[in-house]
Amino acid sequence: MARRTASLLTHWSARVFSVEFNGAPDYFAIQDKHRGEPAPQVFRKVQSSDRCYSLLVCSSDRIRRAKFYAELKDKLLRSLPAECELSPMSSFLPHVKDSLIKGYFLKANPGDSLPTERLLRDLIQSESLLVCSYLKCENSRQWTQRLWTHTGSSVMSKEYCVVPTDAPDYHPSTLNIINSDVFYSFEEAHQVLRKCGDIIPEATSVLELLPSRAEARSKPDFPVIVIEGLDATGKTTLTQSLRDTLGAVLLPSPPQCLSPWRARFDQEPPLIRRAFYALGNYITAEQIVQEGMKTPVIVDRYWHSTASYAIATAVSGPPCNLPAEGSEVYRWPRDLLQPSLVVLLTLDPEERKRRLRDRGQGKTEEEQELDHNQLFRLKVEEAYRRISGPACVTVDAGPSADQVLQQVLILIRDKCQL
Ligand SMILES: Nc1ncnc2c1ncn2[C@@H]1O[C@H](COP(=O)(O)OP(=O)(O)O)[C@@H](O)[C@H]1O
Ligand SMILES: Nc1ccn([C@H]2C[C@H](O)[C@@H](COP(=O)(O)OP(=O)(O)O)O2)c(=O)n1
Repeated sequence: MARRTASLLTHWSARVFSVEFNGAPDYFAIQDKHRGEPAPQVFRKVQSSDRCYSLLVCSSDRIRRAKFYAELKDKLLRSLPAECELSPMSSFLPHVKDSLIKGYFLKANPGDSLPTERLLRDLIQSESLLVCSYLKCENSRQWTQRLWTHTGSSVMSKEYCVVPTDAPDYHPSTLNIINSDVFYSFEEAHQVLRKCGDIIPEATSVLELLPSRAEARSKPDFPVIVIEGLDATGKTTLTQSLRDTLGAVLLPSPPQCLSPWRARFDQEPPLIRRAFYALGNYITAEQIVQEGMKTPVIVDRYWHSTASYAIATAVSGPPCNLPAEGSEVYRWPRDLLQPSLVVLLTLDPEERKRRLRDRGQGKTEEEQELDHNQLFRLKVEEAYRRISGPACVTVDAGPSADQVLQQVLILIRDKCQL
């Protein structure tokens, strides 16, 4: 049995389970005996004749786990009877970092339970998957949880009662951010790409482009100014004007040399995709040191973008689910060159949409989601504001391009003595 599955089962009754319907989570726990508690909310919403199942992805290899979790949804949507309902689910130990295990909760009509169970028996052959079924007890409103064995043909003798439990102090999706979504050193991100070289050949090409050591040997003599903000807030316009006005060098991020691989890594699950972007910053840092010995350097996106987009994607629901201000999640990587100033451009959402429309370019899926998903946009902006070491200085990008430029030039003169 895989190491992670074994450790999950050791702590089985200490675990909390969370099922999300329309972004709102409902929490339940399991216990040996029925003590008269009502059924958790999630089960009160289903018909007593319906069959419910949970599928938790628990391989001990995090690359395989990330890939399998991403593939599982497609597989389920393709193969399940159309009436089956699929909701995101997770299980975690409250307050225990890295204890989050993700999966799906299925609800099937009684008529669909045969094909559903046939599919689950096939899937359970993968040692990465833990399957439970939920049944309503006869003559009571109580539901029980049964864990399937790996053969899928029988169930483990132990049967648990499911009971409601309080929402945890910290949203469960925050438990696994460190080193799964955000990487705080070159080595951590590098390790992910090294390990996926056999399944993603492009990872090897990316590794060849990386600097041999992360720690910048020297600090640039000239100021380094990073411009951050959501798409269409005016970063390109401002960074080009700053370059021309200050006689600076402009560096895009991710760096140009990663362009051939970007679309490939954008298709990958967050673990791999975010490691790719994290490593891009170390290439940019090396370029900053080289150029910053000769002239001021302007950088279009850098660490704030990497961390904020990753955190906002990892944390489901509204911005209040984000890790609290001051959390270690918002710290700067210890080995990444720090800029002299980070400016965050903010824009009224309607004006931002207008600029996006006027520009009329194709957008990445993530940027389209920003458009449709206001919560995601709010989370990205809030995460930007919470990152420290250096923190960003917010500038309203609503006025004319020249006014924004003048305001940022004043900031640069104040903070960087330029
Ligand atoms: N201050 C501004 N006022 C009005 N329009 C602007 C301003 N800055 C940029 N724009 C326009 O908004 C659009 C998005 O700007 P851009 O610099 O490409 O943003 P980003 O690089 O952040 O995606 C472009 O069409 C640009 O000409
Ligand atoms: N240093 C960087 C730069 C971009 N990213 C990621 C964050 C988002 O997923 C995308 C946004 O980049 P995109 O090219 O769409 O942004 P612009 O159009 O340049 O505003 O890239 C990053 O993680 N780290």
